[in-house]
Parts: sequence; structure tokens; C-alpha cells
Amino acid sequence: MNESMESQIPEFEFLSYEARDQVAIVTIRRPQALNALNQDLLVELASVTDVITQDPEVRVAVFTGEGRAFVAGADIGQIADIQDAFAGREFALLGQTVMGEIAALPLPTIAAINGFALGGGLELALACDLRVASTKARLGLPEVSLGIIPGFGGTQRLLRLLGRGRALDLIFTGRHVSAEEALQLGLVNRVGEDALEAALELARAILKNGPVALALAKEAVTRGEGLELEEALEVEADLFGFAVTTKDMKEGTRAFLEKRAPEFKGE
Ligand SMILES: C/C=C/C(=O)SCCNC(=O)CCNC(=O)[C@H](O)C(C)(C)COP(=O)(O)OP(=O)(O)OC[C@H]1O[C@@H](n2cnc3c(N)ncnc32)[C@H](O)[C@@H]1OP(=O)(O)O
Repeated sequence: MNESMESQIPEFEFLSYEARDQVAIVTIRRPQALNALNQDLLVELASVTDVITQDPEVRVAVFTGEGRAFVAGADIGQIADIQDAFAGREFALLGQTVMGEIAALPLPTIAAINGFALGGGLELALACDLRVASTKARLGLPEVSLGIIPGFGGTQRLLRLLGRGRALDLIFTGRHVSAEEALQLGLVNRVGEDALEAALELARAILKNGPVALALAKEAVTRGEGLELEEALEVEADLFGFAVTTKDMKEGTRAFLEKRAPEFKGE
């Protein structure tokens, strides 16, 4: 990130943004409330997605939390103050929009789950492409214990990730699962002693690959998810067609034939 870019980054109250070695690290910092997502924090998360998209050096984004939680959910104090169905719907739509913006980032995203990822916190992790948990992490959707339901995309993203039976087990019981069980369920991709370290290791493995190809692969999976197979395969073929026109493709194939490591430029 150059100096003029740095000066364009908004002042955040509840999170920090840093970019190093092509990886953006967004750290949610409201540790006294276990990083619970209040409205201001949600707005800051939306705004950090713009910072990530506008940083030309960033190829992978990692989201994590300060202290002993990733995010312990939406702010229960704010939920308790919601007066009517209209305001409740607006609150859910705000959360869904923010998670949607994270999900739509045109690069691989990783949630480094360093502790509790509950309710809106797990929903944030589900909006990321990949999830890496520390051995101490606890994950769950306990909303029904508060008389509400997951509202930041959790009912739909968990269903798509785990299937109906396993999603409803977690949603109906609201139980907290350990990192080990989350790995068995397919809720997280990896478990490590230190979530951020493990996420950065995963990021480094991803960074070896062509940036345009990564964005196109994400687009193919995302757009294909809601389509019939035949239509989804057409999307894949179109995006493959685009991939072969890129400089990255020329570099990747040439490097293979010349028996050297590729130097991708993301073009
Ligand atoms: C659409 C989305 C909806 C949702 O996301 S609804 C919320 C879903 N999440 C939850 O239900 C989890 C709520 N939190 C907890 O159950 C517990 O916390 C934990 C099990 C995560 C940890 O328990 P322990 O170790 O005993 O810590 P502690 O004293 O409860 O928490 C420390 C401080 O953090 C505040 N806090 C924790 N989670 C939230 C939250 N989600 N919203 C607002 N505040 C929260 C507490 O109140 C307390 O604060 P103080 O020190 O002032 O008493």
C-alpha cells in the first residue's frame, strides 16, 4: 500500500486494517464486548470492503478478532431495543448487506476464528470463502436461545455449506461446537494452534496462484451455486474462456513448460 492510499483509509473505531505481503488483515476490535457487532461496527465492516477492493496490492483478505473472541454475535443490547418487525427486518437487512459485501469481494477471503464465533460472528465467518479455527474456538448459532433466528445470512449459508440436517442441528440446538467438531462437520477448513498464523499460511499457499484465475474460480463457484448444472457449466465455460485470454494464463503455462515458478501480475 502506498502513502497516498494509506491516507485514504477511513478512521475506524472498532476495527483495524493492515496490508502486508499481499494479504489484508481486518481485525475486529471491541474486545470488552467480545467483538459483538453493533450497528457502527457493521457499517465499518462494509466500508473496509471498499478499502480492500481499492488496494491494488491485496490478493487475499483475512478477517479476525482481538482478544478471546472472533465475534460473539450481533450486539444483544441493540437487538433488545428493537421495537417492531419493520426495525427488526431493517437490522437483519443491514447485517445481510454487510455479509453480502464481504462474500462478494473478488478475491479469496479467510476467517481466522481465534475464539467465539457465535450468531452474527459465525455468519460473518460463513460469508468468508474459507474458515480456519484455533483449537480454542467455539462456533454456533445460538439465536433461538434468545427467541430470534439467525438473520445475517446464517440460515442460508449454513444450509448450503453443511446441508439441511447438519444445519438444522446447529440452528435448533444453538449449541457451541469445538474446533475439532467444526472440522469434522466441514464448518471449518483447518484448525491450528494460532488461527491467524494458520490463516496466513493458507493465504501464502493461495498467493502462489494466478490472481485473475482465483477471482474467476470464485465467481464460477458463486454464480454456479444457484443454477441448474447445465447452466452452471455454461458459466464455467465462459469464465474459462476469459481465463485463457489473460496474461496470467500465458505466464502460468509458459512457466510450467520452462520448468520455473510463475510470476503472476494479476492481468
Ligand atoms: C442476526 C444475529 C443475531 C445474533 O448474533 S444474536 C447474538 C448471538 N450470540 C450469542 O448469543 C452469544 C452471547 N454471548 C455469550 O453467550 C457469552 O458472552 C459467551 C459464551 C460468548 C462468553 O461468556 P463469558 O466468557 O462468560 O463472557 P461474558 O461475561 O458473557 O462476556 C463478556 C462481555 O461481553 C459481552 N457480550 C458477549 N457477547 C455479546 C453480544 N453478542 N452482544 C453484546 N454483548 C456481548 C457480555 O455482555 C460481557 O459484557 P460485560 O462485561 O459488560 O458484562
